Amino acid sequence: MNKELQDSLKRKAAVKAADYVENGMIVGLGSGSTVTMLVDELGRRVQKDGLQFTGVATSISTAQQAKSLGIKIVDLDMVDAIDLTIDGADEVDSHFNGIKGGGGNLLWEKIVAINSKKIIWVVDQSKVVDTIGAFHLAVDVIPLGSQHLLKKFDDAGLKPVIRIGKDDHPFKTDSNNLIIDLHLQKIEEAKKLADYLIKTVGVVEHGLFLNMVDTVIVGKEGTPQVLTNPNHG
Ligand SMILES: O=C[C@H](O)[C@H](O)[C@H](O)COP(=O)(O)O
Repeated sequence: MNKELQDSLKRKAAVKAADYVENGMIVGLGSGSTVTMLVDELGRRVQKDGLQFTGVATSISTAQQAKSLGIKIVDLDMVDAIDLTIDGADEVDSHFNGIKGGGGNLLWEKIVAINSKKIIWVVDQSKVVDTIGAFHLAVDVIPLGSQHLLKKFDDAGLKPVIRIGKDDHPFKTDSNNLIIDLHLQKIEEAKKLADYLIKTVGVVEHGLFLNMVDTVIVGKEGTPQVLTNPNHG
């Protein structure tokens, strides 16, 4: 899929998702290019339609964008709970298991997600897959000992690579951590991998979001498709 088409499908999903935001809500705002389109749309609705909600951002860049558009942003610890979080994803399968972290924001995204009553993902159709793993799996790690962690993952056959930023230096997250990307191609036993990663000392969080999402809005030609997770009430 070319980038122009993909962006138009992302935008369709993002605009549809904006309909779920109601006056008075506390809304988790994810990160990434699709969420940037969502925040643009929400900013437009705040300014033109008088939509009123309070946002909790999952990255510094989302917070900056939202504030610049007149959206009120507060810290997660200033709210009791988040009514709805809308976020992007890199891949999602039919069991509603997904990979996030292509932009390196998975830690804040997961913290916001677990404090949300409802989670919606906005994706274009190319991200709906049979088996997750073709997209690299981001692992957020603390810098201390990261070379040892890299070797440990390599020995375990996880094909790890330290993520490099645009400045040709190791990419730093908003929490000043590093990202190790695992190039696995296919993840057949996602739960087992998630358990292994989270128990590994030095790992802060990983980009496997297993059965966390309630609704996936898929941008495709025509009307976006709304997929509802049957395992969530
Ligand atoms: O760290 C980044 C996030 O998990 C994004 O939500 C994810 O990578 C999807 O990003 P995009 O909408 O740019 O494809």
